[in-house]
Amino acid sequence: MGDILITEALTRRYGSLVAVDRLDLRVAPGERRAVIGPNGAGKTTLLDLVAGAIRPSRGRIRFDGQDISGYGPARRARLGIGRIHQRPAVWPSLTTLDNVAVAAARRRGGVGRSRRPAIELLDRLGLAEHAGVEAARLSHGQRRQLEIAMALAGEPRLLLLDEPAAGLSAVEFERLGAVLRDLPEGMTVLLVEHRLDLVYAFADVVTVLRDGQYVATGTPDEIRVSHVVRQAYSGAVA
Ligand SMILES: Nc1ncnc2c1ncn2[C@@H]1O[C@H](COP(=O)(O)OP(=O)(O)OP(=O)(O)O)[C@@H](O)[C@H]1O
Repeated sequence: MGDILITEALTRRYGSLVAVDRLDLRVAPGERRAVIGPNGAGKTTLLDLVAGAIRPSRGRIRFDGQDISGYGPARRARLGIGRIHQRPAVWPSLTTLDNVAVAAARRRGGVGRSRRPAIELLDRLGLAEHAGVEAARLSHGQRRQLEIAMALAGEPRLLLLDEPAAGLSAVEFERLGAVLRDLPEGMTVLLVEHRLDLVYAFADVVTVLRDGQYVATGTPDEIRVSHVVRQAYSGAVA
């Protein structure tokens, strides 16, 4: 089977700053790929490019054999690209349950379906007891869990996770680990995360970026001991 996500010389500039610089990535279907690197490495910009939130300055993105470089975010979502943001994006005036139900309905193209899948998702994310609470009243960690539930309700083929562990309590962090472990096998995941314990436990393959540039790709064991990666983090220039 071909790679589900391919970036070719993917580049995004902000004025003279090159946030993502000629990046070639290939991600296999069902792969759990983490992208790590120091602050400003271009990780969020990469996810924004794949989700269609921003356009590349140069280069291409292929998803499941299609060149999606010119597609907007809604069209990419319909193709099966789901995401969670660095700052959780939920509808604050809807209840927790309605947030998930609406996300599921968007994917299926209609409301009025059974709410059971939404309730099951909330249960998995530890939010069942907050189902009737307005999302605005949830804690930061709970909103983050809710956004994950919303993304999963869309049954994405490619799930983009931007720092899902940021701001979670220890209990929420444990639960997140379990949720990630239990994701459907066929779901491809691109995880940006600073918590390297989570990255190494979760990822099949880890890619390291620095200053927008590709540094290395390898298994967690390879990356953990890599000299090049240590240099990238320490700020030393190879
Ligand atoms: N809208 C923007 N306008 C100008 N510069 C931007 C913009 N978005 C990102 N950048 C710059 O692009 C570079 C990459 O940013 P990005 O947020 O992708 O890094 P990151 O690896 O996700 O960092 P962090 O780990 O801190 O979240 C940074 O130097 C950042 O300041």
